[in-house]
Amino acid sequence: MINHYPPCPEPSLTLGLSKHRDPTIITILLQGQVKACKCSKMADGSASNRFLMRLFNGKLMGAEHRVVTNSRDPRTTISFFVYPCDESLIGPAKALVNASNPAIYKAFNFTDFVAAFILNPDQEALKELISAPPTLNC
Ligand SMILES: O=C(O)CCC(=O)C(=O)O
Ligand SMILES: [Fe+2]
Repeated sequence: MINHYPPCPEPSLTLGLSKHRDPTIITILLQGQVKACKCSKMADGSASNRFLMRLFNGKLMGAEHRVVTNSRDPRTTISFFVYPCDESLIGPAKALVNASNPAIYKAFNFTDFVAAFILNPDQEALKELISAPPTLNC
């Protein structure tokens, strides 16, 4: 994805991008000389947060970040988003699950994740994915 942020006359009133977590496994950001992508402390759960939380069985979450503007320099960035393939099973990594650290999330495939959390958030599907008891066989 390519983002372009023109200079902004009132940076205190406008964000380039509001705070979010990327729904990816990894994001590689090419941002040149104008650094404006700011990470904040971990906060509430969002869809993308839940995605990484599942992979890491609650031990790691995606960094929340936002993009600030400035009044002088235009900024263009390129984000490379790394996603799993559609049929990937998204659930706690086997290496992180054992008798004292049981899986705390149910596994589901990436297509279901995209449908429930991103494309067309369906409250029932969301509830099922979020609150289902762990059933992953590792
Ligand atoms: O443009 C940036 O600095 C960050 C972009 C970003 O966070 C995103 O595309 O998810
Ligand atoms: Fe982002």
